[in-house]
Amino acid sequence: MRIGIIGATGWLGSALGKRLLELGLVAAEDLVLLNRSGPRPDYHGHDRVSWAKDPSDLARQVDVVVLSVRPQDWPALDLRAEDRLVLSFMAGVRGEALSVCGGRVVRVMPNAAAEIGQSYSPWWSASELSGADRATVTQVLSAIGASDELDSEDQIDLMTALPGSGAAYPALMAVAMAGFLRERGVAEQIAWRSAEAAVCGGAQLLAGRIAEAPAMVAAYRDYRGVTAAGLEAAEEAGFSRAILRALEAATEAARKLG
Ligand SMILES: NC(=O)C1=CN([C@@H]2O[C@H](COP(=O)(O)OP(=O)(O)OC[C@H]3O[C@@H](n4cnc5c(N)ncnc54)[C@H](O)[C@@H]3O)[C@@H](O)[C@H]2O)C=CC1
Ligand SMILES: O=C(O)[C@@H]1CCC=N1
Repeated sequence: MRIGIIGATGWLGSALGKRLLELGLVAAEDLVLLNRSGPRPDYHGHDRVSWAKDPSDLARQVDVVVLSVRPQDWPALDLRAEDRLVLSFMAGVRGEALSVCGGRVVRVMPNAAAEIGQSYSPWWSASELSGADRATVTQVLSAIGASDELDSEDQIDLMTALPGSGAAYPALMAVAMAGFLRERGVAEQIAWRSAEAAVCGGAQLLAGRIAEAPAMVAAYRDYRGVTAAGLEAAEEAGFSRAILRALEAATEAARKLG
């Protein structure tokens, strides 16, 4: 299978290219790239990848086109990809708009954990796909983590808010937590290590059993210790409401892009 990435040196395009090569899901000779700044002598340690002249030149050379440019760059992108499977990572750009490229279009919503192979990348097919196409989508996305097919395009806007936001909200929480300790005289490094223990260590404790999160919250509440006091104050201050509001605003922003 030959794969092409448009936006190959951007945040997500680069992560996908790196992981495809690292895992051997594509040989360097079968990877065709396009960016705005032009060919590079080295792409994640490989010099035998190909660089296309333009989007349609890329599409001509591959079976699967991954579109990883910003939504605002889509209108000027002249992509003709008849008979190709086209995976768009773009937030907001609808399947109907994408279909002008002539390919079999799939909208995918990965996240920044792609670079460590931990993206969850739900996708929705805007075109009729064969079983082989579906297997190809799953195989390509396996380079950056796990994936699931969605029932409707509307859900892509929800997925753009979550999980598309990736590390954004955990990072926001870490900043607030470390700030709390720093402002109270705790050394910088200790403050960050403490935030990491809560955000990353806590997340690892829940990994693979996230549906047990309500039980975890209940366990701390029922303990009736200091964390219970903290949880109560957080809810009084609107913690869960703030998260819901953030996800609503992000979903709305994704809808408005379309
Ligand atoms: N960064 C993230 O966490 C997520 C991003 N996305 C979506 O993925 C897409 C890519 O996002 P990022 O990688 O973050 O953006 P980015 O800005 O890091 O990368 C986009 C790349 O596309 C290149 N580009 C723009 N126009 C081009 C053209 N005509 N030909 C070739 N290259 C071109 C840019 O130079 C840039 O390097 C966006 O549409 C975004 O909505 C989706 C989920 C998460
Ligand atoms: O913030 C953004 O627009 C990109 C798309 C979804 C997540 N990150």
